[in-house]
Parts: sequence; structure tokens; C-alpha cells
Amino acid sequence: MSLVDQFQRRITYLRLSVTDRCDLRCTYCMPERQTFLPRDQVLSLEELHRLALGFIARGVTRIRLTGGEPLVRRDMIELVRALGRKLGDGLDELTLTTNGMALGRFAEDLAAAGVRRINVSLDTLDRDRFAALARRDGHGQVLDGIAAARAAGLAVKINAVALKGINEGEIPNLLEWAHGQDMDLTLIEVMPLGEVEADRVDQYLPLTQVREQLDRRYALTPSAHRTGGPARYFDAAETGGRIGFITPLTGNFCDGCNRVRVTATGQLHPCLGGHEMVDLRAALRSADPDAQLSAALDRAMAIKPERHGFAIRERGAAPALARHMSATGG
Ligand SMILES: Nc1nc2c(ncn2[C@@H]2O[C@H](COP(=O)(O)OP(=O)(O)OP(=O)(O)O)[C@@H](O)[C@H]2O)c(=O)[nH]1
Ligand SMILES: C[S@@+](CC[C@H](N)C(=O)[O-])C[C@H]1O[C@@H](n2cnc3c(N)ncnc32)[C@H](O)[C@@H]1O
Ligand code: SF4
Ligand code: SF4
Repeated sequence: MSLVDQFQRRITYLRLSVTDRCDLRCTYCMPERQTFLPRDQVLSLEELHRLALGFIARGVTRIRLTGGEPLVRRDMIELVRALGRKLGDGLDELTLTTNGMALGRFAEDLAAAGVRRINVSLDTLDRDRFAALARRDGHGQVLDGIAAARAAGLAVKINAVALKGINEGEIPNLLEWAHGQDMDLTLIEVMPLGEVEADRVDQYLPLTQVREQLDRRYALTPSAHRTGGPARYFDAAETGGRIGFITPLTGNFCDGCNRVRVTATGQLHPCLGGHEMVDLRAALRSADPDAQLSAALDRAMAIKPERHGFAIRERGAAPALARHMSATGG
């Protein structure tokens, strides 16, 4: 039986976090001194696999592996291979969102396992700015990773968080660079998830403002392109490419929500922005895992909220949620 929530939204998309750890420390995502989940609480590869199969049995057709940085988990490629075998047999798409650092090592394996497109997060084309933003000097490695992914035949979409006074002036360059290589670019508004050193008010750049800036340079027309994600796409006449806008703050998209998230410890969060939680690890470790898992998914459908309540207005305000995006699965 398919998964339908109390607002009649069909859930067909799982974002599965395989680790909350990361080899970068992006300033909008986590603090430099982040506390990570104890390893013994993280699901094993077999548990992650069984869990994913439980979702597929309930009508989930798309799975995105994420984190933290999914490619820092050592056995991650084994999970990709195992899930890749479900493609065409219940699963329509297997993909991942990555910071790109380890793509040089894994791109070919990902493609061989059946991954067709990936999203790579890259907020700047400037090496020093990257080092300041990600607090690690990884810019060249990410660019090499993107090149390796494309050489392996993977379609790459670039995700960039729009940040006030940081990459704000660079967005047209990012767009020209991505479109020049046939890659879509999606811009994201920063969300108040978890404590970071900076104040969210200083980071937040409304995409309505970016749009005005872009409209002065490009003729953007609405595109019919849909990925099943929250981005709304536009075609840029001048570059022939596509730009997406993910606007949790200035344009809510929760009406069309089709997803849930599971953390590396098996906690299902029906909403990225909500406190609701269902413990799938307990179900997986019960005497009748498949039945308990299915019952847990029904409980999740009953408590999935209508929408998030994000706001970034007051300086010094607490985050909407203490949970970082890297723990929930961004
Ligand atoms: N508020 C909110 N933001 C989301 C949600 N899904 C994705 N995002 C944001 O969009 C960013 C980019 O998501 P991606 O990993 O590229 O996934 P996507 O946009 O669904 O992917 P596509 O399938 O390529 O469209 C995430 O890191 C989040 O910041 C969601 O359900 N709610
Ligand atoms: C949490 S990361 C996980 C996957 C991988 N490490 C990466 O960076 O692509 C997924 C996405 O979330 C975005 N992100 C992280 N924290 C965010 C926040 N507070 N608001 C908006 N987007 C955020 C990142 O830019 C990235 O595109
Ligand atoms: S956004 Fe991704 S790469 Fe950056 S710190 Fe968060 S999890 Fe790591
Ligand atoms: S914020 Fe929650 S309800 Fe809105 S799209 Fe994201 S997961 Fe769905």
C-alpha cells in the first residue's frame, strides 16, 4: 500500500542519510567543532539496505543518498551497488547529493551501479572564498571531482546556497560556468537549522533579490522541467541553460511535498523542518522487522506536518530546529 500523508500527499521519495560526518565544515551548515553521532548508533550497511527495501515495498520509487557527506562512509559504495540492483524493479532513480570531494575516487563506481545524475554542492568558484566558506582548502579537489563525474557519464547539477555578501556577487559567474558545461544550477535559501557560529540574519539572502539581479542580465522564462524536488526552474535565453530556485523562506513549496528523510541512526523525520520523529531502528531490530517497519511508516504518515515554520528575521534568534541539516540529511 502506498504512503499517503494526512494532507493527501503521496510519498514516493526517500532521502537517506548514510552518515552525519563530513570532510568539510561549511559555515552555514555546521560549526567547526561539530559533535557527530557515536558510530555504534549508526545503522549497518545491511540495516540501511533492508530499510530502503521497506520503503520500496511501500511505493517509494526514488532514493537519494545524502548526509553529512555520503562519500565519506567507507562502505557507501556497497549500498549503492545493492540498491542499484533494484533499479527497474521498484526503484526508478538512485542518486546522491555530495560535496564532490571524493568523486574522483567514486564516480565510475557510481555510474556502474546505475546512478545517472548527481547533485554537487559548490557555492563559489573562488578558491580562497571556498576555503573560508568550507573551512577546508578543497576547491581544486571538488572541480576535479565534478570533471570525473562528467567523464564517467553522470549528469551533474550544481547546488549553491545563496549567501549575503559572500557569494552574492558571484552568482552570474556561477551560472555562466555551470551552463557553459551543460550543468543546471540550483540556488538555495539558507535555512535556520542548527546552531552555527554566524547569525542567520547575516547569511540569509532572499532569492527574490537574486532573481531581480539576474533578471537585469538574463531573460529567464519558466521551464516545464520538474525533477520531483522543490526547485522551480527557468530557462536562461542567453546561456541556453536552466536555473532552479529553492525558496523555503520566500516561496513555500510544502504543498507538493513528496518526501521523507531518514538519518544514519534510522530516525525518520517526516519533515526537514519539524520535530516529528519515528524510530525505524527499533523496528529494524525487532522480532518482525518488515512488519514493524511498515507499521512505523504508517505512523510517520499520520504525523507528517503540513509545512515548516522557518523564519529568519530577528538577530540572535534560536534556530527553528536544533538539528543540523547534516544530521537530518540535506
Ligand atoms: N525545506 C526543504 N528544503 C529542501 C527539501 N528538499 C530539498 N531541499 C533543499 O534543497 C537542497 C537541494 O536538494 P537536492 O539534494 O539537490 O535535491 P532536490 O532539489 O530534491 O533534487 P532534484 O531531484 O535534483 O530536484 C537541499 O539540500 C535542501 O536545502 C525539502 O523537502 N524541504
Ligand atoms: C547537508 S548537505 C549533504 C550532502 C553533501 N555533504 C553536500 O554538501 O552536498 C546537502 C545540501 O544542504 C545544503 N545545506 C546545508 N546546510 C544548509 C542550511 N542551513 N540551509 C540551506 N541549505 C543547507 C548544502 O549546501 C548542500 O547543498
Ligand atoms: S553542506 Fe555538505 S559539505 Fe558542507 S559541511 Fe554540510 S554536509 Fe558537509
Ligand atoms: S519543509 Fe517539510 S513539508 Fe516542506 S517540503 Fe520540506 S519536508 Fe516537505
